[in-house]
This record gives sequence, C-alpha cells and structure tokens, in this order.
Amino acid sequence: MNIMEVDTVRLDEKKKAVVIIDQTRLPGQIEFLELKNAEEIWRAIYLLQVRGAPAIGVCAALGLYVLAEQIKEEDYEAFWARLKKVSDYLNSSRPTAVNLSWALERMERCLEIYHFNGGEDDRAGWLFCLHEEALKIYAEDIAVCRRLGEYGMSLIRDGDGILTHCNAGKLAAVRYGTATAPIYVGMEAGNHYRVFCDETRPLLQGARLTAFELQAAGVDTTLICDNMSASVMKRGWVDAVFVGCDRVAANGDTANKIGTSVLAAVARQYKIPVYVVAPTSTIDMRTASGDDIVIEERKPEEVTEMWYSERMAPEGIKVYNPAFDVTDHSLIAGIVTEYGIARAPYAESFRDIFARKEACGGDLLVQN
Ligand SMILES: CSC[C@@H](O)[C@@H](O)C(=O)COP(=O)(O)O
Repeated sequence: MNIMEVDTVRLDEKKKAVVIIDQTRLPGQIEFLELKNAEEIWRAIYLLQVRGAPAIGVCAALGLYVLAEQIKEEDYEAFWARLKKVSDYLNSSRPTAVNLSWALERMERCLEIYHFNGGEDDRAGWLFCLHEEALKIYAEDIAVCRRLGEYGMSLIRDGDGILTHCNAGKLAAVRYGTATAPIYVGMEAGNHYRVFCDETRPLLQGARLTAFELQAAGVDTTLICDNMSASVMKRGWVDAVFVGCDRVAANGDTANKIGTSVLAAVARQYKIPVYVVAPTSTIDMRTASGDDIVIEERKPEEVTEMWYSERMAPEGIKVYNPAFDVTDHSLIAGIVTEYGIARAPYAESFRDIFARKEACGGDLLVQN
C-alpha cells in the first residue's frame, strides 16, 4: 500500500469510528486504528498515534461527532453538558497545537448556533449538525493544504533544495500536509526538488515519517541528523527552509517541533529564508507572543529510550524534554496561509489575511 493514497484521518460511517494510520508503527508497518471511545481518541492523540497540528484537529472533530452519537440524552441541556465534558477531555490531550481547541470549539459553536436558531431541534438534528461540521473540518483541511501548496510553490523554483524539520507532511494533515504541500503541488506541475529532512530528535518524526512519505511520493529525499543542517547549508544545497507549526502568536512568533528555532538561527547565518506554512486555524490571535504559548513537556523516556531497542543513556540521568520551541518572528521570512503569504509586521499582515478570509465567509470551499 502506498501511504500517499490513504487519508491520515477519516470517519468510518458504518463502524462509527475515526480511522487513523498508527504513526507510531511507521515506517515499518502500515496499520490502521479504529477509535471509538473517548479514551481511545485521547490516548491516540497523547501517544502521537495521530499527530501534527491539522491532523489532531481533524481527529478531534470527527471524534467528537462519534462520541456525540453515543450520547443518548434527548434534552438539549443534558446533551450539551455531556458533549462539553467530553470535548474538554479531548482538549486536554495535548496543549501546544491550537488546532485541537480550534476544532473542538468549532464543533461546540456550530451546535449552539444550530440550537439557538431553531430548526429540527432534537437529538437527530444536533447529530446532523455535528456530523456536517466534522466533515466540513475534514474536507477543508484537504482544500486548505492544497492552497498552502499553491502559495508556497511561488516561493521556490524547479530544482531547489528544501530543508524541513519534523513532519509537517501528509501524515500531519489529511492529505498534502503543510510544509510539504508546496513540494507535492510543485511536483504535480512538473517541478522537482531536493529535500533534506532533519531526523528530528527525540521522536524521529523526520526520519520515520517525513523521509517515508517523501520517498513514497517519489521525491528526491536525503535524511540528515539535526546537527547537520549547517553543513548542508554551507555547501549551498539548501535554498529555503519550510516548516509547519503548532501555534502562531499574533506577533508572528511560531511554536513548532523542538529544534525549529535552532534551524531558523542557522538559516539566518547562511541567509536562507525560513517559511512557516500554516493554515489560518493555526494562527492564534488570542495569544500575543511566543512567551504566552504553553510548551508541552513530555516524558524523559522519549529521550532515553524510545524508538531504540536498548537504553541509550545512563539510568537516572536528568532529562529536559520540551516537545516544541518558539521561533522568533524576526527569523521568519514569511508565513504561508491559505489566504496568502503574511510578512512582517505580522500583526498587520494577519489582519489582512483574516479580512480576506472573512470576505469569503471564512470558507475556502465556497471561494473555489
Ligand atoms: C503540519 S504539522 C505542524 C506541526 O504540528 C509539526 O511540525 C510538529 O511539530 C508536530 O509535532 P508532533 O509532536 O509530532 O505532533
């Protein structure tokens, strides 16, 4: 099976389950998981069986619909209270990727609006509304990532060398991914790129996931260790850095996988532009700057043991394991969104991007 031909996350209507590719088994095995209850969905997100900001958001939205089906209350207040509780529970699975709370809030809001505006105000109606919204979030992810690819492609030329960090590829979304979308869309147009992917310690998303999916897509891919980026840049092999992100603050500071800020600092040294590729759902205008972004800290074993059959570090060693870091906006050449490319000063540029979004009803699918 070619990983590029299956959606990372989808709804199985018959089985009433969210189906995900288990990313902890890649690249060795392509296995699917059927998530049917709240604990399974929470654990899948927490354990990174589904990961990457957009994929987490889609999984949570589809998951909330699946869980809503299991709420039998016919009284709206009781139905709403149960749904809110389960939504808050899913939201507690990971703190940094804003797409998680964004998707859950969107689901909650759509139900409230539906209820207050009348219509078929019964359990069947509420489920219909949640079903439509969840599928909309899923479909939008595909359309939005495609548009990110089109805008991102305008920043590179045929033959360029691109360096990426972590996995912001199709495995981090439903299809195209964010940072990889310009590569995939460019390839459809007949272009070829040389892509370097950082292995991305500690969990090796670059080696296990990005290298795997780029290779499956037929991209000229070279895997490097995280500490090799300066070497490939110095040799002139890299024309641009493309990364995804988990949360962009209103001033353009960007939280992404740990190591991104180091990469951005190195790229600045070699005058190589760093582009963050992000759907507007990842831009959090309620967070003023990177200082206000909550950075997830994960367990020490991810550094001392995980993904290796033997322990690599001495027992009892002190470990610091933040999953993300914040890249200062001054190191970012542009933030590629589905409504255009934002540039510094970001606060102003984001206002234009959101005005454009507002102008088409906030709905990219309508605009197409
Ligand atoms: C399009 S995905 C953007 C980010 O979520 C991605 O770059 C990243 O840092 C993922 O981290 P992960 O811990 O694997 O979920």
